Amino acid sequence: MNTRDLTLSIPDIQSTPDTRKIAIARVGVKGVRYPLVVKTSSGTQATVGHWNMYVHLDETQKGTHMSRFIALLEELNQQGAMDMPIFVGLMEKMTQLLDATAGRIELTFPYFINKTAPVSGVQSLMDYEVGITGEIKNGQVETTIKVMVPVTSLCPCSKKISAYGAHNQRSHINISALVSTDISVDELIANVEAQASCELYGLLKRPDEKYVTERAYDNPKFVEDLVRDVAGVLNADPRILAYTLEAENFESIHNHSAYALIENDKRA
Ligand SMILES: Nc1nc2c(ncn2[C@@H]2O[C@H](COP(=O)(O)OP(=O)(O)OP(=O)(O)O)[C@@H](O)[C@H]2O)c(=O)[nH]1
Repeated sequence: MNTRDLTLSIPDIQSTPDTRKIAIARVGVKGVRYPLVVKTSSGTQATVGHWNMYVHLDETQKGTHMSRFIALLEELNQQGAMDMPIFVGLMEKMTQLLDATAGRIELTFPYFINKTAPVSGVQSLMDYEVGITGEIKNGQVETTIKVMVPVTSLCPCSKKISAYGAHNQRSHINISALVSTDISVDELIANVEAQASCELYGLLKRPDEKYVTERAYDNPKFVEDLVRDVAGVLNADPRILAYTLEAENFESIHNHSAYALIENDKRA
């Protein structure tokens, strides 16, 4: 007996009508981890995707077809490396396969960039958290790219008032950018790092450690400076239609963070 014969002999409760006349905004699967290969500027990268996949459910239908979301991920996995056009295609396939007028996919994954230490030139990988969120309605897709970039920030006030030294810390810069076209994640991350007191590296030798310490000292930034300087770059990029930008400095002199947010919808 094949799979089709097997399922035909079992009642399909999901497909039965619902009489409550209440549509569901989003229904689907949440927190699915699935192997993922993404296209990068230099080739491909194997990672693990964390997926939330939802569709709108019409008021007349009792249940959605949960198994089909996972079938889509399996198909994607067989297809090879994913890029933005393939992600957009996945959104379209999802709404077709689930017979829905609208849907949403939230994907996040760890992403690694090969970095070169500033003085010694040693190579190492740095990990970032990257995400793509897609919204589809009546065949129109909107995509948002998300990155979390860890950097160093050094306090300008501390530098000014202290006879020596200045407090500095790791900061997280989060960007969620609605884009009109594909943007390289590597480019977005590099643009953020260029605005920090100093960028981070997986591996540093002593000459590199001296360099990053002095680089941060020569380039102090408040949390306000971080978001304003990154916002300047995002404002100037016509591929970015709207964004939310946050910086959180895990202060080394407090047991709390300094935080700042800028939102800009250029379409408004
Ligand atoms: N809709 C729905 N399905 C659920 C839920 N919880 C678990 N499931 C399971 O989802 C599976 C069925 O998915 P379907 O896609 O409808 O499976 P199917 O009917 O064999 O496949 P199709 O013929 O493609 O629709 C079953 O194992 C359900 O029990 C829920 O809350 N809602």
